Amino acid sequence: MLQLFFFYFTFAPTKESKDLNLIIDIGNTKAKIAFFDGGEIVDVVAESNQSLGCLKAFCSQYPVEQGIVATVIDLSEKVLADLAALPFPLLWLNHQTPLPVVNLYETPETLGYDRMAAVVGANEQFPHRDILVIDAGTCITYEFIDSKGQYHGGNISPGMQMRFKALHQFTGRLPLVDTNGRKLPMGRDTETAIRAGVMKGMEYEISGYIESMKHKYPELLVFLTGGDDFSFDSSVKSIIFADRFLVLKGLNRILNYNNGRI
Ligand SMILES: Nc1ncnc2c1ncn2[C@@H]1O[C@H](COP(=O)(O)OP(=O)(O)O)[C@@H](O)[C@H]1O
Ligand SMILES: CC(C)(COP(=O)(O)O)[C@@H](O)C(=O)NCCC(=O)O
Ligand SMILES: [K+]
Repeated sequence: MLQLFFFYFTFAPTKESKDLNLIIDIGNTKAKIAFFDGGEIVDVVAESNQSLGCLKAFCSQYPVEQGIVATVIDLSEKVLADLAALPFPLLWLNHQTPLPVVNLYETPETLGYDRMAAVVGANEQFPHRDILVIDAGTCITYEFIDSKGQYHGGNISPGMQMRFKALHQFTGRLPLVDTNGRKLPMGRDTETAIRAGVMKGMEYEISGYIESMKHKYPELLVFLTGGDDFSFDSSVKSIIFADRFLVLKGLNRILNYNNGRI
């Protein structure tokens, strides 16, 4: 079983004198807010993407030098005002932001910034490798970056909660099921049929991408990030790096890459 646990932690900054980077990743389900000291994550929290409620209190705990915001949703006036009031420079990631990788997406202006950040985070860890990055959040996104640091694009499919909700919403008889409960390889009642259908479907989808990309790029590495948990066969599991913080790490790298340009 490969499990990605959703735990968030706190530990003291290593060097008290050094100011930190504030990293904000606003997704369709959750906002993730983190502090980085150099390349190291110091503290991270998941917040409502509608309010970023803890932002001010969280920021008052650390000396912050600069920040970056990447959002895939439109923000409320309140959140925009709270961000504008932060007492340090803030880089808003957009399609014109200089990046440490080459972006071959044909419509960079419509690309989700979380997707680009995940790729930048993976490429930082293995700059000369072909990498498939899978982000299982509200949606599941599949990204490919090659060993020359060129991002080729990728695919978007529905995430786990979206699949459960869709089966309920677009039918007359299917209940809203979630991941908690009896898990069978093949369902024996409506509930187990839906649970296995959604969860096995995602696992087969992810495994299928890995196998077909691995066929084309034999040296392929795979990163898995995002909020959802999965289990895989050991053959697939052995080549997956699970990194809960890949998007945040990528945003931190983009911020450092643009140091002085904000
Ligand atoms: N605090 C949490 N505890 C457990 N699971 C969570 C938590 N927050 C999010 N998740 C799970 O992660 C998914 C969203 O993850 P995330 O990667 O943050 O999405 P997004 O980037 O689209 O906002 C949800 O579908 C949910 O299943
Ligand atoms: C695909 C996404 C909805 C994924 O969002 P998430 O699951 O991380 O909340 C987001 O990256 C997005 O809105 N992208 C815009 C379309 C594109 O990337 O081409
Ligand atoms: K995603």
